[in-house]
Amino acid sequence: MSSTPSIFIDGEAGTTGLQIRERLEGRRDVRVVSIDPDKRKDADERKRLLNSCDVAILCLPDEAAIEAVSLIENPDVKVIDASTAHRIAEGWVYGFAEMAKDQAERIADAKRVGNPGCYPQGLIATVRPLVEAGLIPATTPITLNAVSGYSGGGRKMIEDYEAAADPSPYMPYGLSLKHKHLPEMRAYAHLEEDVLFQPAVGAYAQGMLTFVPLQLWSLPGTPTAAQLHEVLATRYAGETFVTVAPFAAVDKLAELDPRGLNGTNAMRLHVFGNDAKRQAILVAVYDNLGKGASGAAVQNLNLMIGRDHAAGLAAAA
Ligand SMILES: NC(=O)C1=CN([C@@H]2O[C@H](COP(=O)(O)OP(=O)(O)OC[C@H]3O[C@@H](n4cnc5c(N)ncnc54)[C@H](OP(=O)(O)O)[C@@H]3O)[C@@H](O)[C@H]2O)C=CC1
Ligand SMILES: CC(=O)N[C@@H](CCC(=O)OP(=O)(O)O)C(=O)O
Repeated sequence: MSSTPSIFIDGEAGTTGLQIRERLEGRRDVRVVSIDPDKRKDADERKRLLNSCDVAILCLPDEAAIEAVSLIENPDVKVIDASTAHRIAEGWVYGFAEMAKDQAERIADAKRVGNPGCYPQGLIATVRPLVEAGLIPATTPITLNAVSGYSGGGRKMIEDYEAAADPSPYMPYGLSLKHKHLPEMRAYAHLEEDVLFQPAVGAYAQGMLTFVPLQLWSLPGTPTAAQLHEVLATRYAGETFVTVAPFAAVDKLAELDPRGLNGTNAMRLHVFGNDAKRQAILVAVYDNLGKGASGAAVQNLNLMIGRDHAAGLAAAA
């Protein structure tokens, strides 16, 4: 790899691609190679660029991402795929650097990285450490409720929302309970069964909240909310991007605005609970286009080209 690696963003004109481009602007340690806009869906031109860059970042629908990978013949090209296509695929490393203590190293050594889905990161960040610590058995039925800004649906959804005179302020979806993020949630949160996942789109552009409610009385040993918090705070101590808010017994919190970390690569976790009722809620706040997509892709790129993982990324609002 050259000292100034060349980066080709296939799908650069889309929502995720544009945001990656923005984050790389002004960086002198990488060179972004762009496709002629008239040829952005021309397979021959894409193949040429995919095989001549150091790192290809795929910001495409799943089928186009699978096609892009099949066009790559140069064994030296590294790939980050922002689509759902390769997140649990053999030979691919999951691009959530804080997921495990050695994950950043695994990403740095990988040729193929599956960038995580936006929703799964909140679930994995909160549940996985608790499963690993033995506070949540892998067999626990887990529910995830979440809200995303409409940019999560890509160019088409952005256009639809921005054209609508009076869009629904809160639009639940995924009601057939087979969202495409279920496999990666189950695999990387170490759960034995699929999460019951109920997402919603809000009538705002960007930002995300995820909620995992827990009936603590149903868990072995009945852990307290404070114990869950302690595990998460210890697990993420020292991390640049994933932080854990102090444990607070509050009824509502202004910080729980889904847009609160927009423009950053940060994710903030909260634990709320009621000891008398033996219940808790795990919450994650982050930017669906930041840590949820483009920020994570740039963090992974940094690792794969041997830079500091935080280069060009904002840690907090
Ligand atoms: N938005 C988000 O919050 C997140 C998105 N992702 C994933 O990232 C990927 C990109 O999503 P997003 O940026 O939102 O989507 P967009 O629809 O905004 O962008 C996709 C881009 O890919 C282009 N494209 C489609 N087919 C081809 C092709 N065959 N060859 C070249 N270019 C093509 C599209 O062009 P055109 O519009 O003309 O069809 C568009 O510019 C998806 O897999 C998505 O699931 C991941 C995490 C979060
Ligand atoms: C609001 C909205 O529609 N969000 C998208 C997920 C966005 C995302 O994370 O995308 P990928 O997993 O495809 O990469 C959805 O629910 O399908």
